[in-house]
Amino acid sequence: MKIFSTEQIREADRYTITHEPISSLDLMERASQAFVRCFCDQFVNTRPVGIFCGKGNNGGDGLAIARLLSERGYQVQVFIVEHTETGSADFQENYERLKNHHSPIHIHATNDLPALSPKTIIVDAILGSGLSRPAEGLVAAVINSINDLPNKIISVDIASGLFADKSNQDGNPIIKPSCTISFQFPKLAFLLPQNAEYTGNWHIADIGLHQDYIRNTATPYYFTDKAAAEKLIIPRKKFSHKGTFGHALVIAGSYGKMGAAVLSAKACLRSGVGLLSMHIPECGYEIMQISNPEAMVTVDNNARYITNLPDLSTYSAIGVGPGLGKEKETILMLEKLLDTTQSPLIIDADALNILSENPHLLDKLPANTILTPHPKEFQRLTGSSSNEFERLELARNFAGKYKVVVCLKGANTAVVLPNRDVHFNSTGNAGMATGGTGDVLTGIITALLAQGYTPQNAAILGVYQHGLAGDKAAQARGMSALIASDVAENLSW
Ligand SMILES: NC(=O)C1=CN([C@@H]2O[C@H](COP(=O)(O)OP(=O)(O)OC[C@H]3O[C@@H](n4cnc5c(N)ncnc54)[C@H](O)[C@@H]3O)[C@@H](O)[C@H]2O)[C@@H](O)CC1
Ligand SMILES: [K+]
Repeated sequence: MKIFSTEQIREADRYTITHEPISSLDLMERASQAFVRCFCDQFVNTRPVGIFCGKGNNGGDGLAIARLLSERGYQVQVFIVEHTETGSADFQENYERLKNHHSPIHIHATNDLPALSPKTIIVDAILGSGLSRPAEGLVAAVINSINDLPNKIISVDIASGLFADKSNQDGNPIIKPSCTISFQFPKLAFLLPQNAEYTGNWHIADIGLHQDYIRNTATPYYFTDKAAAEKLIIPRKKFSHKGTFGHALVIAGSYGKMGAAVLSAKACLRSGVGLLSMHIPECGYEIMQISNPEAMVTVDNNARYITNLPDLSTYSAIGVGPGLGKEKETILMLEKLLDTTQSPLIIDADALNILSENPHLLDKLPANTILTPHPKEFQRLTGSSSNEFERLELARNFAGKYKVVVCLKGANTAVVLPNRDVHFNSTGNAGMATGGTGDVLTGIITALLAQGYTPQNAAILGVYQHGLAGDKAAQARGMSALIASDVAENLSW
């Protein structure tokens, strides 16, 4: 699914109005109907609803929603936040339509705010994507008062006060909804963890914006939902043999960190690879053979950490990093790997830390190499950033400069491609913030590379399936009980 900027969404509205054609007012009605369908799926009509409207089109939606919910038997109260003299044309029209059945309360100061029963569901339609400056004055006061209430809040399109495409400053007044019902597309802001409390669970309501505009308009931002991920899967053909699915090599482990290698191996084997060889230090030989009998093992000369490479000529993909440590000889091994490999490559964990401590190695990264840093590893690679929009830009510049794929791990992991496009992931949960899940991801992506997936698709699909397995594991055990082995065990293709 594409993610558009506020300006592009405005353009999509205009295009739909002209080419469907449909009046702006009818489009607002359709959007409000879509919101109401989603709302009614979640809340029965015995709950009172308080709708706070601004005077732009977001407020216009709020007025239409008030009318539609009333028609469905909800007890609705409407509050109009008087932040400006005149409302937008569609606001005014919906005000006229509502006025015969309702007497909205006009809020000129916080004193005008009524007491609401805690059962009342608040619908936030004060400001939408037309936000042009941080909320201040009356709007800020109303937002802060609403946030102080214990009531459930549902935002229309986007939380009032939240910028869709850029970072808010600390202390900006922004509604904290438990849920956002957003029109047609997710907003970029929803995908960045810094905005979690200003987004809540979000749902997309399809309002039928014109498909030609959606198809033909370029954006660097995408959301990998189920449909997008499933399209990437290459079906296994009936007459295949293990040679069809490649031979992966994972270089991992050191004394005390063999678990990382074990987890990568398990995930790689569970992701469809034909053959897997693990290159590990001697101390891990029995651990690996016993824990993953399906894997072959090549043992390094060194007992405790990896110092050299096996013959690389037979492998269709290579993963390096989990549990590797940063010994001097290990650094030389990584340099040799970068100098000689002809196979698609994924670099993780300690191998990333080696890169940040030896930046001359960055210029040796083969094109399309996949890097999977978590935020701290990424910061060590590129330096710090003051917010997540800035960090995303750093990742885009890094991926573009070195022609690599960067998987910036976290909630909604961002897969940044060499052309600077970003694919945000839709799966995964907070239970996965536990040691070893990154090693599992490395195993999955190595397996996909070995099977011939392009690095872009291997990264996007690998990240998706990793999150999906984590979601299945969390469903079975709950998030707190989840460990990395559960993610590997819950992979299913
Ligand atoms: N035809 C359309 O354009 C559609 C628009 N829709 C709704 O329209 C919304 C966008 O509407 P608008 O563009 O009218 O914008 P908003 O309703 O977000 O904002 C209204 C006005 O508030 C002013 N404003 C901006 N920042 C402010 C601040 N910090 N404090 C006080 N006032 C501020 C702006 O001048 C703007 O004109 C969307 O979020 C969505 O809810 C939907 O009805 C779908 C169709
Ligand atoms: K809103």
